[in-house]
Amino acid sequence: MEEANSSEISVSDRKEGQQEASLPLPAAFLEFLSENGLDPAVYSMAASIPRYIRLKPGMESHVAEIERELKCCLEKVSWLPGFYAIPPEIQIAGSKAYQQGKIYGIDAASGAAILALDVRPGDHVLDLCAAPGAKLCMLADILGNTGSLTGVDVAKHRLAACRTMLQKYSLGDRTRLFVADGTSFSLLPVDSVLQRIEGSTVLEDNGRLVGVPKCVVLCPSVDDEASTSGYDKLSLMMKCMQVLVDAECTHDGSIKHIQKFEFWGWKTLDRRVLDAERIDNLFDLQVPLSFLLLTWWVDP
Ligand SMILES: C[S@@+](CC[C@H](N)C(=O)[O-])C[C@H]1O[C@@H](n2cnc3c(N)ncnc32)[C@H](O)[C@@H]1O
Repeated sequence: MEEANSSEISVSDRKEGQQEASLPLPAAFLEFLSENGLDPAVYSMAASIPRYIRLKPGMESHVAEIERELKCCLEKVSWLPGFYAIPPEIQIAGSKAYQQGKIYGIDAASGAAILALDVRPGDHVLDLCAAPGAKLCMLADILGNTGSLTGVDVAKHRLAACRTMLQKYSLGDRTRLFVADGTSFSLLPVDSVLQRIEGSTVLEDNGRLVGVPKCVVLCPSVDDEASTSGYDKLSLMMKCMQVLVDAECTHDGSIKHIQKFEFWGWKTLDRRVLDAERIDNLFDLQVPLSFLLLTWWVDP
């Protein structure tokens, strides 16, 4: 039988496919998939999509022990250091390996984003939209005791979860967290602040500031300084300044996210994913953040 071109499948055909897939996708969503040439059958592939964990650096010798505890094989992801695929049904939250901070759950796609940033020890990294913090933890691990890491999120309660996560993985001391709007965040990296302070200021090995008044560390950058010592200037990219922006996305193309509506209730999908006002709001959120980045890249 000839394979049907997915963009030619009608909504009613898709409803048949959907019955096969046993997922009651709402009509509006099926229509959206149809308009974009997407096959609804992908949403019934939960059983074949692995989940991923990242091993905290230094825990490599514990792989066999973690496999015994989780009762599954950890399949190394060859292109993503420290990442392992596990079967999707495996729950890690109750395991000692998770509770003791040896592993954490993080999508391979998130790991790929960090890999693409090409962060090196000594870099000054700004993570805008940082909570709940999986990428922030990975960044902190890569930086170790070098450079600096600053996490920013507009949601206080989410940033609190971020703090807890950093502490769990013993990374809390080395990361500054700010509840702030990323579109107007302008604080300098810690090193830049220190360069401005004469006298006996000391930066401890673990990156904590000693002898520096809070008002100095938290002071906003002024124009002159920002052009020579921010995270954000093109010239300083060569001096290893990195910025990650991870604003909320629409989720309309995410298989795993859409599958969660099996539990949340398919009726809420309209409101949570397809609602036009929500999409507009996301657009309004993403544009200023992207614009801010663009300004940073092009400003000499
Ligand atoms: C997709 S989540 C980020 C996931 C995170 N990077 C991680 O790896 O765990 C998006 C985050 O953006 C935050 N956010 C939304 N608008 C923001 C803004 N204007 N400034 C800073 N953070 C914002 C939200 O509170 C939310 O925590």
